[in-house]
Parts: sequence; structure tokens; C-alpha cells
Amino acid sequence: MSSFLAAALQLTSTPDPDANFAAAEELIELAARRGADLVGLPENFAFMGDDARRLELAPLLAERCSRFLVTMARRYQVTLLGGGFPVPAGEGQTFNRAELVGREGQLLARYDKIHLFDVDLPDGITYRESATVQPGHEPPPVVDVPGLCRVGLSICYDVRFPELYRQLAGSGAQLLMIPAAFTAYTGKDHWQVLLQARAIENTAYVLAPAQTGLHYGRRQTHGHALVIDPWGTVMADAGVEPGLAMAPVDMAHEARVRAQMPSLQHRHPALF
Ligand SMILES: O=C(O)CNC(=O)[C@H](CS)NC(=O)CCC(=O)C(=O)O
Repeated sequence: MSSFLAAALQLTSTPDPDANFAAAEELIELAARRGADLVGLPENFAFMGDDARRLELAPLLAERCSRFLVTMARRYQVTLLGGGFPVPAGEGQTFNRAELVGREGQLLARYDKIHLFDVDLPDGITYRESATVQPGHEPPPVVDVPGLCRVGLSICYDVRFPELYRQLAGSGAQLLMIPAAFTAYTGKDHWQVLLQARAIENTAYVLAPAQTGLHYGRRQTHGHALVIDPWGTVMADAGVEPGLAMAPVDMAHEARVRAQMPSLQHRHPALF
């Protein structure tokens, strides 16, 4: 059974796509040099800035991000997740899209975020993602990555909706991708708890690339990109600086945990 290294990258993305692509490549190269086979970039890896600028850049970013992922996957021979980038979706709207690309540059899976972050936080900051983002039309896919494992996609705020991950696990996901740009405010209390819960209840690995630090305006993100094993143990934590969290992913370990803790098989038919 397969065992490999997975890396969750952590960036402080800015409103400057060139700087962001350069920072992302540096970390992809570092992860590859350390032996990673599966590498994840966070949500908004190519652009963190205001809505007007994001909408203006969306056609360019959509094309550049897809091309960047293909080029990087081939150049560094890794399976690469782009954890969220804008794709034009009609007047004044984008999708928030993730793409998973194989090491030969082939598109393995694509997902448009379905849960949008429309929240008023107690710190006075209001988020209205739906003002400029259109929700995806389909639940996220599960894809078999040749030689690695079956991977389920999701993005950021999705982590608060356990039914999404139950569906991924039911479709055979062995590793859950949860790339994020979590707010510092919610992150301090919710981020790690939610991620560990998703790992434990689905007895699955969680790979959670993250944004960290101060971006534009008052936007501050939580950091702590994590790799979590199917028991819920945090295997690697990137802290608060740009960098990476890297750990082995071992399908034999997952099979053992699932045999010892068969909760996925004990789901009550009345509840699904
Ligand atoms: O704000 C930005 O510029 C970047 N953030 C994002 O793109 C997205 C949508 S606004 N952030 C989240 O989903 C945070 C979720 C979250 O933090 C939670 O669920 O607590």
C-alpha cells in the first residue's frame, strides 16, 4: 500500500500576482526537494486583495493560475493543488476554483467553492463573499491520484459543513484537501478543532494549506497549515511564518485506523 510525503504550503499572498507566483514556486521547489509527492497551495495563492481588483484581474488570473499549476507540477514532478483562484463567472462575479494537477500536468479534478463566507465577525469586520463570488453548481469531486491515494477536494469555509466531508468519505476519499485563507479571528478558536474533527470523524488524512499574516487593509489570516492523520493527530504545523507543513501519508496506517475505529461503517441508515 502506498506511502508518500505530503506538504501543505503556507503563504502571505498579496495583491501582486507576480510576487505571489514567485513565492509559491519557491515553496513548491522546497517541498519537492524534501521529497514531497503531493503539494497543496492555499486559497487565494495568486491574489489577496480587494474585490474590485480581483474582478479586474480575474480573466488573467484564471488563465495564469491553471497554466502555473501545470508548469509547476511538471517542473517539480509533484501532484499539485491550487487551493482557490478566481475564474470569471459573468458580470461582476467569479467562481472560487480549486484545481488538482498530476505530475505530468494533467488536470485531475476541479471544484468551485459551494459555501460562501458571508459572516459578520465580532471584531467588526464583515465578509460578503457572495457579493462577488458565485457558488459552484456541483459538490466537490473525489479523484484517484495514480500511485498516491483517493483525494477529496474542498475549500476553506467548507470545513464548517461536515456533511460535505461525509459525502467525500462515502465516495472513497482517503485524504481530504482543505486549503484556506482562514481569518485570524476565527482561526484562533476554530481552525485546528474543525480540521481535527473532519479527520477523526472520517478516519481520513487532512491536508490544509493556509494563508498567514497581514495582507491588504486589515485582513489578517491565521496560518498554521496542517497535516493531520486519520486518528486526528497533528503530524505537522507550519506555525505563523510562510513555509510548509510536511508529513508522511501512509495508506496502511489509514487502513489500520479504519479497522480499529470503524465509525464510518456504523452510520445509521436513518441519518443518510
Ligand atoms: O478575505 C480574503 O481576502 C480572503 N478570504 C477568502 O477568500 C475566503 C472567503 S472571504 N475566506 C474564507 O472562506 C474564510 C473562512 C473562515 O475564516 C471561517 O470559516 O472562519
